Amino acid sequence: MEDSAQMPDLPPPPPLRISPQTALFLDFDGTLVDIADHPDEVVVARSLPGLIEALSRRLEGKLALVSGRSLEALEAMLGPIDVAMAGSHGGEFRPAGGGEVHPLADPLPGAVVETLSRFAEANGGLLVEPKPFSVAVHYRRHPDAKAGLLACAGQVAEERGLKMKHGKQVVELVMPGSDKGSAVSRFMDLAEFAGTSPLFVGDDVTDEDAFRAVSDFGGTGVLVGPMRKTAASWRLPDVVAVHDWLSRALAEDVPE
Ligand SMILES: O=P(O)(O)OC[C@H]1O[C@H](O[C@H]2O[C@H](CO)[C@@H](O)[C@H](O)[C@H]2O)[C@H](O)[C@@H](O)[C@@H]1O
Repeated sequence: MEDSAQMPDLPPPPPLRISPQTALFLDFDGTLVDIADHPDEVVVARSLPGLIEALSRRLEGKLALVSGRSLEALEAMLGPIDVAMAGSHGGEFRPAGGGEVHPLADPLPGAVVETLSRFAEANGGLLVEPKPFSVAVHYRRHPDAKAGLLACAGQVAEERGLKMKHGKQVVELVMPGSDKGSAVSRFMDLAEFAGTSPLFVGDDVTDEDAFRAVSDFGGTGVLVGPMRKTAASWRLPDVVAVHDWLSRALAEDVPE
């Protein structure tokens, strides 16, 4: 991995402008909520669901959450908010306006979860998080299991033709074709997103597919967290800075 100390830093993004050309894609963990030890322990700021909904309204629906979590988990965290969302790393997709959930991939075979669960159990009880179109195995509480987990998941991925993603202390297997870049492209096909210049805000390496996708549509990525090799062009240091940047857009955009 490249040494981030050698890398020139990225500037902060300019103020977010609410305009007919703005589309906004937001990652969840590490971007809108701080990373916690366990996926169920993240603290959702009381103001967050309202902030997301207000921005979506001002952007006339041109806002989507694009997460590695399942849509069900996102809704459990945020409550019943009416915004577009893609979950399971782009395996499932739901437009705003009470739209139905559309699968963008085939469901993950149950045998994959079983194999990884056996590994998890034999290695101190790693947390296994099955989702409709992917499965995550967390080693945050068992860092010594990382190498074995990567080997086991890599073998299953090869045998089954799955994609392996290595996020923050987590190894995930996803159905082929589902990544955050395809989720962004799927949203950009919708009439309300057409002709916009999309922004994607995310922290993890799994967000890099989305940074590349928005740039293909003439947009830009905002990396959240410390500097690293990235396809994003701007950087915000942390979750608090993301909330400030988003809130300022609402405060400065006073509808006539
Ligand atoms: O795409 P995201 O919305 O950023 O989701 C990525 C994964 O986030 C969750 O795991 C991560 O956050 C947990 C809570 O802070 C943390 O304990 C874990 O170590 C992180 O990897 C989620 O559990 C996964 O399903 C998502 O894919």
